[in-house]
Amino acid sequence: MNVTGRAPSESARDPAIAPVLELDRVTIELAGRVILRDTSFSVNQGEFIGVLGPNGAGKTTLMRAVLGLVPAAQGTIRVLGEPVMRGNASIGYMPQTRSALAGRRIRGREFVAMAADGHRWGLPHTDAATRADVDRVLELVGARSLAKRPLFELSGGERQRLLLAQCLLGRPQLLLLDEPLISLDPHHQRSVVELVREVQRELGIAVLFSAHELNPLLNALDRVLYLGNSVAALGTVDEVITAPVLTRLYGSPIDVMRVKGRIFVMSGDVEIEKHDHEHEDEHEHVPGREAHGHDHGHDRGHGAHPHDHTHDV
Ligand SMILES: Nc1ncnc2c1ncn2[C@@H]1O[C@H](COP(=O)(O)OP(=O)(O)OP(=O)(O)O)[C@@H](O)[C@H]1O
Repeated sequence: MNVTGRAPSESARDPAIAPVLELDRVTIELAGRVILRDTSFSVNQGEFIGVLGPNGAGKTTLMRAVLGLVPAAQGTIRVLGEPVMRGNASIGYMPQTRSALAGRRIRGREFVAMAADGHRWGLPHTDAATRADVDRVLELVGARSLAKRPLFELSGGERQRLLLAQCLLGRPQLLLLDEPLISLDPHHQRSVVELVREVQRELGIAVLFSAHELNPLLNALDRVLYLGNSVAALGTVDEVITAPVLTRLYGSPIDVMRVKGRIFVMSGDVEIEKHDHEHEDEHEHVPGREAHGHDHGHDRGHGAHPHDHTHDV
């Protein structure tokens, strides 16, 4: 297991074999608070990493740091061997999504194309290469049949497909998916996880997929990155989801129970992952109300392209 403070392996800087993501003794602070302290780990190309941790542990902040939007106070973050920079085309980003999208009349294809550069710069027509890329990503996520339909007609799971399509534009090597399962019922959660896993394997890319619950990800993930208490633990489920590791990350006694292939993280009698999740779901599935959900002020209204994220700081 790779945990805070340990240096990552001395990997070659050749981008073809460099880890897709490498944190080397990184400390991240926001408003004087340490979110991550002296943390080192690396993620290999082609890995599916489930990013977990209590509310406020820093899952979003870590993604924003990898995007170059939050500077590391100390240490170095590298993507494919290069220090982070804004607008890195090798990263696809899906911000925490809220169903503000649910009321939009824009059609699926235009919505995906919006995240491509031509649209972003207000150009009237996308070029042939961009149109081909939009077709490619729609095909990849099985959304060709959604292309002509307005977003308001689509289910949450279908909109999630289009969001995934957006972040596959430009052939990124690393996807940062920030809580794609929020607002979805268990059936749609499963299909989103399966879709991401399929696409990730087909393209051989790495994925950081944050979630409040481990169980929906269990069959898909290669390793877990668990954040808490300014500390990170990266390893297999068996290495990380243990009472000692999680007690350290939560800063209070934690038990781990395994029942029929599911894992429950408990603080006394309370299942804490579920508990964390509750506030997220309070408005779910109520048309027109989703936009009021917990959203940290991320801008959900536009594409999820790496060049196109806005976040109130
Ligand atoms: N711009 C900011 N300025 C100051 N503090 C911030 C800012 N953005 C986030 N924070 C704080 O940093 C901490 C980490 O937030 P972050 O959103 O990264 O956590 P998270 O693990 O993604 O949480 P959640 O599971 O609730 O989405 C939280 O305590 C949050 O309140």
